[in-house]
Amino acid sequence: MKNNLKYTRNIGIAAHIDAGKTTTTERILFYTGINHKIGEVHDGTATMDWMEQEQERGITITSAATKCEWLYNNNIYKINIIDTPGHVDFTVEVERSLRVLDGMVALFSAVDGVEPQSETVWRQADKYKVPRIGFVNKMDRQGADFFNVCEQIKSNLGANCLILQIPIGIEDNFQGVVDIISKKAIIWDEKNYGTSYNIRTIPEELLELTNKYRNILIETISEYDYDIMGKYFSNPNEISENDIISSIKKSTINLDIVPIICGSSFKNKGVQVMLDAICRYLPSPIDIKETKGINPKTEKEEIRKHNSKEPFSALAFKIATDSFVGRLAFFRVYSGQLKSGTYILNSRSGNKERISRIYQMHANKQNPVNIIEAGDIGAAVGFKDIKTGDTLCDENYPIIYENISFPDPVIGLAIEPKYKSDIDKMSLALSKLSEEDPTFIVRNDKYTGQTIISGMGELHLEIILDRMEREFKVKVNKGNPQVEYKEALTNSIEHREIYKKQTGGRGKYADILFKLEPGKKGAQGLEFINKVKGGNIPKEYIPSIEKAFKEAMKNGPLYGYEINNARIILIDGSYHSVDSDQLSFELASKIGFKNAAKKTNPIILEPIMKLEVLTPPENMGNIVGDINRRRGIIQGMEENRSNSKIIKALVPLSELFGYVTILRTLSSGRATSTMEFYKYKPKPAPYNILNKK
Ligand SMILES: Nc1nc2c(ncn2[C@@H]2O[C@H](COP(=O)(O)OP(=O)(O)OP(=O)(O)O)[C@@H](O)[C@H]2O)c(=O)[nH]1
Repeated sequence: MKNNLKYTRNIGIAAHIDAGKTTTTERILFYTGINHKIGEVHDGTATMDWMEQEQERGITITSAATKCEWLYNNNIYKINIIDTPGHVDFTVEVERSLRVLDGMVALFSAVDGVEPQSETVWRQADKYKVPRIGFVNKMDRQGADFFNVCEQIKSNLGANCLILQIPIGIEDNFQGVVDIISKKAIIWDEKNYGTSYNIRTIPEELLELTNKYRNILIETISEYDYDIMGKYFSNPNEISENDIISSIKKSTINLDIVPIICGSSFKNKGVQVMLDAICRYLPSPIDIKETKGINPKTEKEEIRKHNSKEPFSALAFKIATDSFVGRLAFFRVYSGQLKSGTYILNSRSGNKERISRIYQMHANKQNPVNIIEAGDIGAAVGFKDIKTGDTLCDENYPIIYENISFPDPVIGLAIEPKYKSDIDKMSLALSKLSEEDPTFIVRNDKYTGQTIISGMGELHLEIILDRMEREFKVKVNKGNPQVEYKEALTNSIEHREIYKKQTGGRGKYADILFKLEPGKKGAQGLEFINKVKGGNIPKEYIPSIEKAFKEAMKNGPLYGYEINNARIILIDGSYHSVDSDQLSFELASKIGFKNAAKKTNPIILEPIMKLEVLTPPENMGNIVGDINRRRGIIQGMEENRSNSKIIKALVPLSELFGYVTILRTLSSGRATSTMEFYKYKPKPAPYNILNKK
């Protein structure tokens, strides 16, 4: 399979929950001939929502990858699509996908506009510099308003929107769009699932509006394109359709503008034009020419050009357990090619791994292929040790790409198997599930000895327990949800730890002097600085010392919660030529850390959530009062177009368990809420004494 990378697109579809991502993806699969019939979310027949839980709940939980082909401008484009979940509890799926994608379609509901999670995915796309186009969906629904959503995208997301279409008709009467560039009307046939559409002249009543927006369009793109600007001032008629299209593509890739189109996926209108827009405006892997990484041997920056002739390099962005093929690692190839049966290097572990089989993915089905090349997304089996975020590469040309950063889990649950005999089955299930999902963590509580599972929210953990029962056949008893606190150091301390043990023969000896202090503001984990001089601690023991400190940080001095950040300067030490070994230094570091941390005036940090409540005005007083009682801080109150109030607040997670039910009572079922993790903050007195020890 030879790739023409110019005609490849790796894109994601992301949005707030229920904006219509899965519905849109199903249309894409239908129009591109992958599926011969349309699967619907509400019937539980959507191809991309293949998990049982997804079909039952009508939501996307895991991101699914698929590939399709689209004929645009006489060329066949190969489009790899990742459909991602909208619910905040599964935000990890969006994060890892955006890390490897070249472009994104941001979907908005024409009725609800910019919603909290649309904002979150937008910021994630900003972080990874992913060019995007906007698709305003649900134009057929009552209350749909395309231009209002465009305004919100501008004001709430700060995007430079470039409106490319004008809707023809609205709500029940939505028929199609005016294409502002070609100045033609596109009207979809109601029959045959909208497979055909007609190109017509612009309806008389939309001519003026079309001209207005065409002028805005040319003015906007000329700001970023001197050729267009030159023509705009000398002879605007000279600006061709192709000039406009290639100028929009350039500015989209440079993140200067975001082209916006609209449609109704459910009513089969607009999706083909969206596919055209993906081919037209979103980048191919070679439009973004190269990726930077670090050579682990030289520790110098290197680049890999995005073509098949360069040494192989790829990033594993998702690990999944498949009941038929076993552990499946999804990866994006940045350079070179990978043949099945060959060896690659995992630059994190330093291990060579044989790739036994490679697949192209279509939801949960795998199509075996022999080779996969630069620019492509695939999955492979055969890995012995692989983690999300690992770089895979040619062993002669090692490279490490930037890892994917994941948020810390904020909510925990104590569990135990219902039947004692299921202990082994439970730990196997937990280890497989946590391997798949970097935001799902399993630990043992220091005081109670219980197994605590933690994740991003109540729904996240509920789905995990459901999967344990269905896929791994383990039933568990669970406790109440609990907050995953963190601990923080507030003072610095210099500490000497001497670890000495004298048994009959060879003893143990290690002596370390270090300074322990709080990490820099906003930092995560350990910053370790080695200032030991003259070999007072042999060089080969230093990595073990650092590793032991990192390990010790998982167990804070107050209640055994993880310490959020710390800085350790290893100042000095001594060793004994016979008794000292790696283990002695590891133990000295662990014990030393524990003893020192106690003296740094540690405090408890608690997760604070961003809460957004949408309520009829008459319930607002009650809801705000209740938020205040929950130690919440109101950030703002707005009104939306249907006169509902939007209350934004920051509230500690510990005060929000079961909030959906409370809100239902406060508003007689009329208010809705969304929440997502904001940040960890010190837990104030008197709440900072936990009933644990
Ligand atoms: N009227 C109308 N309904 C739509 C449209 N697109 C999607 N829907 C409906 O909106 C609901 C949500 O659609 P989904 O496709 O599941 O939304 P999603 O964004 O994938 O949702 P999550 O995966 O859970 O984040 C379903 O009932 C769809 O049938 C549309 O264009 N018009």
